[in-house]
Parts: sequence; C-alpha cells; structure tokens
Amino acid sequence: MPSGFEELEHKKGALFSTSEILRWMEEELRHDRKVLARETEQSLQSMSSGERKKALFRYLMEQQPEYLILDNAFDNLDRGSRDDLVGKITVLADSTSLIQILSRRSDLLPFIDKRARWEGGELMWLKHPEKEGPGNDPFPTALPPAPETRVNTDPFLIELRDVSVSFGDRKVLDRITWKIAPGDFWELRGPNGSGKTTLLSLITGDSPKAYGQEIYLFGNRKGSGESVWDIKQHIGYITPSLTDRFRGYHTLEQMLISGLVDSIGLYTIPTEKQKDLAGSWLELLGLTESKNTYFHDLSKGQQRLVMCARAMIKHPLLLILDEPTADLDDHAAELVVHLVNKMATESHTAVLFVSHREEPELKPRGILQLNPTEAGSEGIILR
Ligand SMILES: Nc1ncnc2c1ncn2[C@@H]1O[C@H](COP(=O)(O)OP(=O)(O)OP(=O)(O)O)[C@@H](O)[C@H]1O
Repeated sequence: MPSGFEELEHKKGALFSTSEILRWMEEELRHDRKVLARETEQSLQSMSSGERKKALFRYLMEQQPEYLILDNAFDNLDRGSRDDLVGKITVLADSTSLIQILSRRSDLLPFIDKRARWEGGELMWLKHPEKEGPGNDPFPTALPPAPETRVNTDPFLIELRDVSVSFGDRKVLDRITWKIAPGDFWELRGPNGSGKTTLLSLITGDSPKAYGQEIYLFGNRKGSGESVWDIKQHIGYITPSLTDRFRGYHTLEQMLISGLVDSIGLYTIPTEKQKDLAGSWLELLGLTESKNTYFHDLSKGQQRLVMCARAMIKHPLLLILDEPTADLDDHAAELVVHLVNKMATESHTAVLFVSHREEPELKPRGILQLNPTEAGSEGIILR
C-alpha cells in the first residue's frame, strides 16, 4: 500500500475505470458471460460509453466495497450523466472511502480533502492547490502544406437528408438533416447514447444502416456502388482507441508518413519529400529532436498530438476527431485543442470535433447538437 493509504490496508476495495469496463467486455466476448448488464439483452460492446459506465457503477455498488477508486470517472460522460454520477458518489462518500484519480482539474470532487500529485514515479502530497499553467501560443509556426493539391468541385462533402436509425425497438436518430461543406469546422455534441458514434459511422461508410437512406458522401449517393475505400481515402480519422492499433516499434517520422499512405505502420521506404513533410510537422509540434524516438515512448499527450498530425498530414477533405481529448490532463488537452483550431483555420480541410467535454478554447464555426426524444435524437444546428 503506498504511503498515505495505510488505513485501507485490509479493506475491500473496488475500481471504477475504463480498464475494468474493457475487462468485462473481453469477458463477455470470450466467454459469452454477461456480468455488468445482466438485466438487458444488449451487449456491452453495443452500448454507448455512458451506458457502460452506468452498468459498471451499478455492479460495483452491489459488491458493497469499503473503498472505491475512481479512475477518471467522468471521462466520456456528458453533463447530465456526470451530474447524476456526482450525485451518487456524493451519497456514497458518507459511508465509503474514495480515491479519485484525475487528469483534468475541473473533474475534482469538491469534498476530496487530501491531494497528491504523481510525479517521477512517486506520490507527492500537496499542501496548496496547484496553479494554472501559462497559455502562450504553443504552435507558432505555420501549418505544413498539403502534399498535393486536391480538386473538389462538390459544394458539400457530406449531406444527410432526413436520416433515421433504429436498432430493433431502440430509436436512435430521428430525421437528421446536415451538410458539411469544404473547410467547415463543426463540433458534434450530444449526451451519452444520443447517437454520435452512430452518426459518425454513417459518414465513414462503416454502418449498414446507411443503405436506403438519402446520404451523399463526397459527391456520391450512398449505395451507388462506391467502396468503403472510396469514402475513407477522403477522411482523416482519430479516436483514442486508434493508438492501440499501433503495436510494435514505429518512430515518430514513420508514424507521420504512415498517414500519407493510410497504413497502420510503414511498410514502404519513404521518399525524401515525405520525410521533409514529416519533418515540418515535427517542427510544428516541437518534436524535431525526437524524430527517431519510438511513438510508444512518448507521453500520452504527445502521442495524441502526433495522432492528430498523422490524420491531418495529407490534408484530407474531412478530418474527424472523435474524443481527441479523452483521458488527457489539462495541459495536454489544451495543446490538442490549440492544434485542432490551427488545423481548421490554416487549411481547406473540413474538421469535425466530437467530444462530451466542453472545451472552452475550441472555436468551431458550427455546432450540431443531438437532442434525444422518444422518436430518436433530433439534430439541432446551434450556430
Ligand atoms: N449495434 C447496436 N445494437 C443495439 N443498440 C445499439 C447498437 N449500436 C448502438 N446502439 C445504441 O444506440 C444508442 C446510441 O449509441 P451511440 O454509441 O451512437 O451513442 P453516443 O452518443 O456515441 O454515446 P457515447 O457518447 O456515450 O459514446 C445507444 O443507446 C446504444 O446502446
């Protein structure tokens, strides 16, 4: 037991974390055993991240732990689900010891009275609240140019007309009409389970639910014979889980160049032109000295910046950033938001930012809000 936690030594503890959810998902897939959501037919895999968190919390409460570790408990939660969880935790705090691990200062529960910082492999107990970091422009150089000029004559990259999606009886999207034009900067908002991931999968060509609907992707009507590849070649995409697909040893330079050839890892010898372009991105990120460093040796925040740069390096027509600040601390999240603002303003790429957490520094020019109703979520354009 680390110093400071001796009183919990022989007590029964429980862990509320994303890794626990992943563990139960694995259990469900491998052994076909439902533990977290026994009362529903639905698999954990198909649940929204908010629904999974609720299921884990319910299960842990049944175990009646004497202390509970909350590992970034509010990541991936919208405001309503977060308030709901804060309420439950506040009640629990009367009878149970809590250890809150957090990366974003705004997540700190008001009644947590002892604080420590994890630094250099050690726990440092804090006497005073920490100060905010400085807010200078972290990326002063210009955005590296597109490797080739693309000619796009379509007025809209994406067009959805009255698109509805249901899974069995569950109505998820209700008559969504939305257009993304070249160079737009959109934020997609909506509470947990409102259908954000479902909507993204219609745009990326990954959902069979797109068939038979009026959806136009990069000038083609969906279902007109285009392949998923035809769609994906126009899209740069990141989700936090994409990082997990890069197993093995890839240097930063290789990681960036792999974004030009759309591969997970680099299996061709890069040209000098590709190396120069990767060099310009490394300079922008302040990582020039680290060009031969392995991606997995970077901090999580640096990895996320590199993943954003990798998705943007070819200046795709559409860049989709799905929860790009999830699991990051304040400073790292701020850097990602600055980089996204820069990519949106200094390029012709349309940017779509999806996040539960309101990022105050994000400067989208349009917001699509999904509002759940009985008939599925309606899409409201806020700006
Ligand atoms: N394959 C599926 N089968 C059954 N239900 C599904 C399936 N995929 C999604 N759903 C349901 O559709 C709803 C919308 O899910 P979706 O993942 O799109 O929401 P979300 O807004 O991305 O949520 P979150 O922000 O929590 O990730 C949820 O209630 C989810 O359980």
